[in-house]
Amino acid sequence: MNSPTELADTSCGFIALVGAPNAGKSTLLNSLVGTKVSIVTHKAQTTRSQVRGVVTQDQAQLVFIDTPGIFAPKRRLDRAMVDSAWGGAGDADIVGFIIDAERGITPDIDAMLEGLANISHPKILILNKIDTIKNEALLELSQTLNEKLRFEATFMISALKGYGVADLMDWCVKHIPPGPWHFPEDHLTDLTMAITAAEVTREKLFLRVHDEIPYNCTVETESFKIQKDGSYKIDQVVYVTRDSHKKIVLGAGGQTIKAIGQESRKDLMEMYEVPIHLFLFVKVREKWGDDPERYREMGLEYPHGKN
Ligand SMILES: Nc1nc2c(ncn2[C@@H]2O[C@H](COP(=O)(O)OP(=O)(O)OP(=O)(O)O)[C@@H](O)[C@H]2O)c(=O)[nH]1
Repeated sequence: MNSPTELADTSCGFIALVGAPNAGKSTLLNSLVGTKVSIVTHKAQTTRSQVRGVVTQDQAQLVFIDTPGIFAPKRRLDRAMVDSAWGGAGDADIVGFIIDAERGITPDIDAMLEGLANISHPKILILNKIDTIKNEALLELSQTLNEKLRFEATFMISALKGYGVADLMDWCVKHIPPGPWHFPEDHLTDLTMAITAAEVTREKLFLRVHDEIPYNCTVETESFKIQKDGSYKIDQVVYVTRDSHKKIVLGAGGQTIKAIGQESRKDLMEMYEVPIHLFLFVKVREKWGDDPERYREMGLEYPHGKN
């Protein structure tokens, strides 16, 4: 028989956050981790690959996976994002299905419920944005969804305001399997600093330029150097697909790209607490959406086959 010291006293579990675009997955991940690890915008499909946020509490380590919103894929990039989201759900110990309670049940939610039914891991229902709807509507929504699929538990939260997030965390702590931790205790995310920095700039780009342009853009960190004085020198490229988009991203006299750079730099300085020297370049690469290398940079598998 094992002596008490031989028994694993730590636990570790992966919890995938899946749901429709804009349901609030990234906001929830950041709220759970207590810092910004995943970018958030009001535009759908902001998160492109899996982002992991790690919370270590007493003996338990929770690894939350923010997945791209699941939607009907049209372009190659969309397909890669959907594959990544379902991959995240299939690999997890617990799957958290997040619903924008204000939007309620839409046809895409029904399609996702069908997909979730094929996943055997425990599933929990997370009704988000409760700050926007009335209690009766919330209870009705919870009942309808629980009749459609078996969930181990239902949480009613506001990721933005932090309501209910601690209860969700406590439940997860109690339901993850025993086992060694995957990450050091002070680890918050598995994104490298270079990728995180590119994501922060992409967030600012999404917020600054409107309509379809952001979806045709990607940001890559070309070089990330820690200088002798402790500051970081970061060179990034914004790839766009057309010359006309380049003009918009640059703005008159380079004003737009300058503002994007200033906002990104400010966030990065707050995150890393060191001076940041950020240099942004805009390049036209017509077919970046068909270039396997760009997908690797985003942490996505390149889906072969036609667009
Ligand atoms: N009112 C309200 N808004 C929220 C809440 N949670 C998230 N939002 C907003 O909803 C929008 C989408 O949030 P995200 O966290 O980016 O959503 P997501 O599910 O990660 O989106 P994708 O990256 O498209 O998959 C943002 O404008 C958030 O501020 C909430 O609890 N209440």
